[in-house]
Amino acid sequence: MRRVIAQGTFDILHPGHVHYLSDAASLGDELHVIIARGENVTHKPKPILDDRQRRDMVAALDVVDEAHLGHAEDIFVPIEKIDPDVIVLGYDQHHDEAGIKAALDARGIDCEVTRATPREQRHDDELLSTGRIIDRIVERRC
Ligand SMILES: Cc1cc2nc3c(=O)[nH]c(=O)nc-3n(C[C@H](O)[C@H](O)[C@H](O)COP(=O)(O)O)c2cc1C
Ligand SMILES: Nc1ncnc2c1ncn2[C@@H]1O[C@H](COP(=O)(O)OP(=O)(O)OP(=O)(O)O)[C@@H](O)[C@H]1O
Repeated sequence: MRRVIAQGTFDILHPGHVHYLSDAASLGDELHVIIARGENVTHKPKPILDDRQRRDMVAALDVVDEAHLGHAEDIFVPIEKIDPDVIVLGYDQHHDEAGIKAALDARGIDCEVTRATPREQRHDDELLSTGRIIDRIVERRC
C-alpha cells in the first residue's frame, strides 16, 4: 500500500485542483490531502471558505481517500501520522523539494518528494485559479 500526500488551500474548487489531486493519486494507492489552516495562509489573501468546508469539499472528490485539516503550528505532525511514501507538491507551490526533503530527513521521516504537473486551459474562459474566480465574481456581481 503506497500512501501519497497532497496539500494546499483548496478555496473554491476548480479543475486545476482536480488535476493536481488526480495526478497525485496516480502515484500511489491511497491519497491523503492536508488542507492548510486559514490562519497559516499568509502568502496570499485569506481563504473565503472556512477550514472545515474546504476539507469537506476535498474529501468528497472520488480520487481522495482522506482529507485532513492541517496542524496549526507544525506541518510535520499530520505527515508523521499519515506516514506517506511520497509527498506531491503542486506544480506552482513555493515550497522547495530539496528543503522539504531535508526537513523530513531531519525528523526521521523516510519519504520521496515530487511535483505534480500543471493543467492547461482547455477552452477560452476556463478559470483554473481560485484568485481568478474571485476576480470574476467581483467584476460581474459587484
Ligand atoms: C508537506 C506539507 C505539509 C503541510 N502541512 C500543513 C499543515 O499541517 N497545516 C497547514 O496549515 N499548512 C500546511 N502546509 C502548508 C499549505 O498546505 C500550503 O503549502 C500553503 O498554504 C500553500 O498553499 P497553496 O498552494 O494552496 O497556495 C503544508 C505544506 C507542505 C508542503
Ligand atoms: N491549473 C492548475 N493545474 C495544476 N494544479 C493546480 C492548478 N491550480 C491549482 N493547482 C494546485 O492545487 C493546489 C492548491 O492550489 P490553491 O488552493 O493555491 O489554488 P489556486 O487556484 O492556485 O489559488 P490562487 O489562485 O488563490 O493562487 C496547489 O498545489 C496548486 O499547485
